[in-house]
Amino acid sequence: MLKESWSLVEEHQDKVAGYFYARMFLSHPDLRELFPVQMDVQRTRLLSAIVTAVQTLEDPERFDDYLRALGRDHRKFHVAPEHYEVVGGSLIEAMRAHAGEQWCIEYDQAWADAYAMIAARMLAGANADQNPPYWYGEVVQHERRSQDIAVFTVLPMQPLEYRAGQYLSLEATAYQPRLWRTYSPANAPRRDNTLEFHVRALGAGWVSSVLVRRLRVGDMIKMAAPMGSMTLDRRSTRDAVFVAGGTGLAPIKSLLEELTRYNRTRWVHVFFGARTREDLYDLAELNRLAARYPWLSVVTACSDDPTFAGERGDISEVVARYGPWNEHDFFVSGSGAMVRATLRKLAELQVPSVRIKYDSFNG
Ligand SMILES: NC(=O)C1=CN([C@@H]2O[C@H](COP(=O)(O)OP(=O)(O)OC[C@H]3O[C@@H](n4cnc5c(N)ncnc54)[C@H](O)[C@@H]3O)[C@@H](O)[C@H]2O)C=CC1
Repeated sequence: MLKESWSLVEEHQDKVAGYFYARMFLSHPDLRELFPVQMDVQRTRLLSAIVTAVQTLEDPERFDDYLRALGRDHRKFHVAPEHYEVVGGSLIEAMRAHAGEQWCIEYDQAWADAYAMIAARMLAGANADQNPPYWYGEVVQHERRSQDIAVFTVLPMQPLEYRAGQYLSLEATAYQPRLWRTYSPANAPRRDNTLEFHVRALGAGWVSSVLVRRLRVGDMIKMAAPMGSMTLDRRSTRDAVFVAGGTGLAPIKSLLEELTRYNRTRWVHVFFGARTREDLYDLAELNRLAARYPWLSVVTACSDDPTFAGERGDISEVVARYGPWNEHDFFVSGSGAMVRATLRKLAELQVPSVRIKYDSFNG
């Protein structure tokens, strides 16, 4: 029913989104302050996130951990319990207003029930959270590694606990308040609590562009609750393969750093792909690790650099040239397209999906 009813309005998504926000801000003007000044990118984001969640999380039980973490993460928006209801109500009204005569009362009920289940789990996660809604951190180092890529280090004002391989969202508070984007720390938790981030600027006006081009040492940023399940299972004795595309290397570096602290027995292969040589922004560091740890090997590839001396082609293809891989644990990180291509390739190679971990952001 959820899918059937959504198909009635899908074509007019933009209008539904417009109506949804107008409805929400009219009935609760105070909610406007929780959203970014510029609503253009935001406009379809919240709506499509909720719709995807409601439609794909058919079994919210199964997504309990994820939804709880999402609820914790939403504390950064200053979302209060009563806001959940307003959002759910506005969403259903917006759909009903654009669906035409085929909309029926059963659809209302199906959306209300599914949304209520998700909201309840998010709220439970938020309520159980003892941490602050977000952490302030000071930028203590900022280095441009290429035209578009920066590596910077942040010192949180209070300790921020996370696991290697997880991600969290950042707000460049002084430049773009209330705009949050997710990045993975590129280091395992450290004693001095600092976190390193790898960011590629996508285009003017984007958070990534501010983080690369404007952020300076001494700036304060905000960070929210860590999320994601691409973490190491210390009990696994299998050799591991890490596949990274571009700055998707960040969580892979973090996992590698964790392994350097205890691994003696597992062979670890890193496949690091980028478009051009210049985009292999962290190669020196990877090579340093490979020289120091005999269990580690690194293969690099460029997809758009015909004179590159290493492997050439998409990183998903390059992985397949090596192997066999059917006894390995896999960790895949990069753009949505790169992750999807790699998962397809691994399925062809008959790597069981339970041995593959990934968290893909759209990018
Ligand atoms: N910065 C971070 O903390 C993290 C970033 N990510 C994601 O990683 C991505 C990194 O982007 P960029 O640095 O711009 O890397 P990029 O898009 O330039 O990626 C280059 C690599 O990905 C491969 N690739 C790209 N499209 C592909 C496709 N359709 N099929 C197969 N392989 C493909 C290329 O062959 C190359 O090896 C972003 O989408 C980002 O959201 C993921 C996790 C953490």
